[in-house]
Amino acid sequence: MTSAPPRAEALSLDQVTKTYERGGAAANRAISLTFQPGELIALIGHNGAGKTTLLSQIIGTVKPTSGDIRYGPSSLVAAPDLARRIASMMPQMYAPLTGVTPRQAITSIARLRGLSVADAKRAALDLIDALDIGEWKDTGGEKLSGGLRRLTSYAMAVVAPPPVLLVDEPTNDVDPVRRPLIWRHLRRLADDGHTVVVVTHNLLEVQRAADRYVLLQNGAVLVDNTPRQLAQQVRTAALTVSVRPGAEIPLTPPAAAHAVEDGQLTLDLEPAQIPAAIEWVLHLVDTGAADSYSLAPASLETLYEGITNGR
Ligand SMILES: Nc1ncnc2c1ncn2[C@@H]1O[C@H](COP(=O)(O)OP(=O)(O)OP(=O)(O)O)[C@@H](O)[C@H]1O
Repeated sequence: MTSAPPRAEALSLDQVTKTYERGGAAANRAISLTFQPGELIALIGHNGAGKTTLLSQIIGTVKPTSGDIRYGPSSLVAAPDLARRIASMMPQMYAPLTGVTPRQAITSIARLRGLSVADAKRAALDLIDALDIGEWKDTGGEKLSGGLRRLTSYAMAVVAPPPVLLVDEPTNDVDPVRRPLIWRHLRRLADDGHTVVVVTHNLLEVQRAADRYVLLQNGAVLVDNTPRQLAQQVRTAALTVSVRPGAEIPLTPPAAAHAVEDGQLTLDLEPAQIPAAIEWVLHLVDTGAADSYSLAPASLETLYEGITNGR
């Protein structure tokens, strides 16, 4: 099986709707999006928003109830075999690795995608290096940790990569050192001209690495924008203060929004309010009203709530 690799084309979704037979409400509602070769797109949304359903329809394991998915001029809904050739998907569940090592599993997939024995072995080792999992390359799959299984599943999805890569929560369970390795690798795939769609819940990673993000809510597209737009909304900071039980707060805080929870006072600050807030909190510490404080960028989860709850 050494046919020429399929050429890169735009992937367009036109009014894609999916209602599962026993599911009741639609899991995807009239989704229209176009993904271009070279784009790294983050697909985000709460649990049950319809992200996996969307990827499954692109790869052809779930058939849309209505609408079409095209790769260039060809309908993937009409030709699911084409979908399997042009796309690969890293599922949310671990790949079954019982009885095989990461190196064997990755090499076998590379062979199935048409590489020669030598090229498949090389491609597998290159990925093992890129993900820094060489220490476990010959360890039986059943002995691997969750994070290592996830990394191996990722490598299986992207070895000898077809034009479209659909990756469902690749950094879940993965340690903080290797998470950026995955994102760096995804970036390289996009820069090489692949269309890369990544489901993630980590907005910081989206901000750092993606070209574009699509936020799904209740199966529909709520936002389709650049991470720059996300960044504009997280310039605010959060000042968290541990207030002594029963202490009087001597001065009015410089920001209106605050909440007390278990002795913790939280102020959401605009950048211009930060100097006054620091002066205020130092006064609280000096007078013994507060034990400690921390200033940090506002949580992206808060932003996430803000985007989705306001609509
Ligand atoms: N095979 C199925 N049969 C019936 N309903 C399903 C099926 N798969 C998903 N659903 C429902 O479709 C909706 C969307 O699910 P989906 O898994 O696509 O969401 P998701 O955004 O990927 O969620 P998560 O972040 O939890 O993985 C949910 O209400 C889910 O319960």
